[in-house]
Amino acid sequence: MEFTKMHGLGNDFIVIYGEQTLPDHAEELALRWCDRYFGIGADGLVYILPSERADYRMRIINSDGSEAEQCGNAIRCVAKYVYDRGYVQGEEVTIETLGAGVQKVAIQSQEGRAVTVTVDMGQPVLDGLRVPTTIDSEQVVDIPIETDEASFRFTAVSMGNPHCVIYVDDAVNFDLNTWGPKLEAHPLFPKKVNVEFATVLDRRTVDMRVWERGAGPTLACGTGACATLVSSVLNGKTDREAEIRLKGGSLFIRWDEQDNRVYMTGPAAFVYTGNVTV
Ligand SMILES: N[C@@H](CCC[C@H](N)C(=O)O)C(=O)O
Repeated sequence: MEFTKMHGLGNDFIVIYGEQTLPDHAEELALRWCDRYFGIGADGLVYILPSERADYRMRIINSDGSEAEQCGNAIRCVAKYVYDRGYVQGEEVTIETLGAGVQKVAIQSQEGRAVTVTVDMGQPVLDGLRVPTTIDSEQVVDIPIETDEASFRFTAVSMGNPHCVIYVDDAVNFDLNTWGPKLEAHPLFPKKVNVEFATVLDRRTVDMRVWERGAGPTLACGTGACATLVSSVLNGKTDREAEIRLKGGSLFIRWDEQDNRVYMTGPAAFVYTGNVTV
């Protein structure tokens, strides 16, 4: 089976193109191939599939074998894949996702290669039960969350997948490995949650580190950056447009006041193509 290794700001994926549907044993393939010692190594396994509603359909399986509804970094990789290989005409691509419907993607290119990609990530979901959390409220903003050893305050946002944003003094040096797993599996989140730790530097710049549901600490999370911007606006900490600085680099996020949609701009890159046994 041919695969292509790609990444968005170091959030890395094994990309498969040419299949008609997601294989039944995709969970087992993700566990095996994403393993960094016994496999290829990646945060997730991404299938680019045919779609009846869009140019392509994306399915993403986390490195622990669970399927995610959406992935911001992977959608930029998918757009670059189909654009650079000439599988779409023009600089606009539509990609169907499991959790966020059909998303429109605009490509900024040089010499026929996508350099940056802007994705219309849709409208954030703020209703507590729909994120989902166990809290029945129109918004879940700055709410206490307790673990055995510590308490934090969080804001819940779904970008098609669930996020919990927590403000800390120093996100860059935050102890992700201790608190990430406890919060990911906290009983407030029936489908588990992606956890973002953020420090606001000024109204247009935020440092953020992420513990991803099903993948652990990753170098970047596109949906997490979008959720962080939305949360920062709801908490009165930033303007509606900001640079979200992740370990692997920056994403530029805008939450449009008119259409209530979130727009994400950032790069995507090829690493190599190889063959793997199925
Ligand atoms: N890295 C992603 C999100 C991938 C899915 C996530 N781990 C989940 O389970 O929801 C991104 O860039 O958005």
